[in-house]
Amino acid sequence: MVPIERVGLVVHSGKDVARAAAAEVRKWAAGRGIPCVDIDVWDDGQGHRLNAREEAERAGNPDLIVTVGGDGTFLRGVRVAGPVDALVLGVNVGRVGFLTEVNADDVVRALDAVHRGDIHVDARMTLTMRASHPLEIPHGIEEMLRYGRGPVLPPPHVRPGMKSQVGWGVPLDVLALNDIVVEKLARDRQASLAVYVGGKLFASYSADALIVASSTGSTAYSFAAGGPIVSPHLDALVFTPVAAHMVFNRSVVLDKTQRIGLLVLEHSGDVAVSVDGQLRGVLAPGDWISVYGSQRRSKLARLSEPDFLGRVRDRFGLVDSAAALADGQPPAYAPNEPMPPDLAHPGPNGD
Ligand SMILES: NC(=O)c1ccc[n+]([C@@H]2O[C@H](COP(=O)([O-])OP(=O)(O)OC[C@H]3O[C@@H](n4cnc5c(N)ncnc54)[C@H](O)[C@@H]3O)[C@@H](O)[C@H]2O)c1
Ligand SMILES: Nc1ncnc2c1ncn2[C@@H]1O[C@H](COP(=O)(O)OP(=O)(O)OP(=O)(O)O)[C@@H](O)[C@H]1O
Repeated sequence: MVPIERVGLVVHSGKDVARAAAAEVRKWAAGRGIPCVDIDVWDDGQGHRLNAREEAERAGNPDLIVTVGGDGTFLRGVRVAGPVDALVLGVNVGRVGFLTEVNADDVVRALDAVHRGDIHVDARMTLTMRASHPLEIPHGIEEMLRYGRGPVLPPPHVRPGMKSQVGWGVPLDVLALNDIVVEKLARDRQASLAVYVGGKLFASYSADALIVASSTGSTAYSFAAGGPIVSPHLDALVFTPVAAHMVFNRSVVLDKTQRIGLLVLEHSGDVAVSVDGQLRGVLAPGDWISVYGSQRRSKLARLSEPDFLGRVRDRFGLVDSAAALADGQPPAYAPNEPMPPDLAHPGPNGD
């Protein structure tokens, strides 16, 4: 791995502790003659937000994005890193920090490790989408949906160099690490959608929302809606309905090659489309999107081999069964010998 040549910094500037950790990052970069550019994804100084490609270009196409904040800040960094294939290091000063890697007091050690190339690159599958037409956000809607957050992102551009193909949909410049969600816009108008897998009708839903998550996103909104926890070693699409008004309300886990089409039915209310929690468009009856596994991966910098289920246990405060604990603390399971050949698989072995 080559040393870092340019750092882009995405900071949750509403937090003192984040500003202090960001100052450490700038100092570290200055000490090594590495340009470090702040990326304020909330504002371009002219009152509107840029798309990810423009933001990356404005920052001089960094090869490392450091985020200082929580998971929301991390997702904002991942979005900017996507078009330039940059590595993303998440410094956690957030509430959960499921996706982030290091704490603020460890930032210098982490940057040194990244610069030396002494890290694991956790290459996560991402999602992208096509749509029946370029997405739009009708005037006035964004105010209603802002919930006190920064300004709304512009609708996604059509992917550069690609034709708008009507049958397969318009290819949109979207990268989602967690999820693409369609949800009802008005409290009293459910979202009614037909769901297609690989072009074939699977079922029609009337629900508050439908989530298409990656395995990374399986622990986010999909999890809150009752979906399964899926190992990020798997390249999967997880379809989870939210409050579906029907008997069948389970999640469906699909392979990355199985695209999921969502068509808004005639009597549905309008629905919002969010990408990693950010509103990116509004669909009306007759409109459709299709969500599929992207060929692009997000590159997450890890200081040690990721321990996904350990993280689930810690961050979700998993509590053991009281009855089981009455038998005492279970022993650690860590054989000293190398793995026997009949248990090993080619390539990296999962935890
Ligand atoms: N009911 C819900 O849980 C709900 C509702 C809307 C959106 N979301 C999620 O929020 C994500 C955006 O995150 P945000 O921080 O900007 O919004 P947010 O602040 O509303 O985050 C929701 C929570 O999800 C956590 N989170 C985010 N990604 C995660 C992941 N991959 N695994 C485990 N936890 C994760 C965050 O730390 C936060 O606690 C969306 O991608 C969506 O999945 C969750
Ligand atoms: N750079 C910023 N400047 C000002 N306010 C911000 C910034 N980033 C986030 N906020 C505000 O902080 C709140 C929490 O944002 P968000 O959920 O994205 O943070 P986060 O990085 O996930 O951290 P946390 O885990 O604490 O939520 C939101 O109301 C958002 O508007």
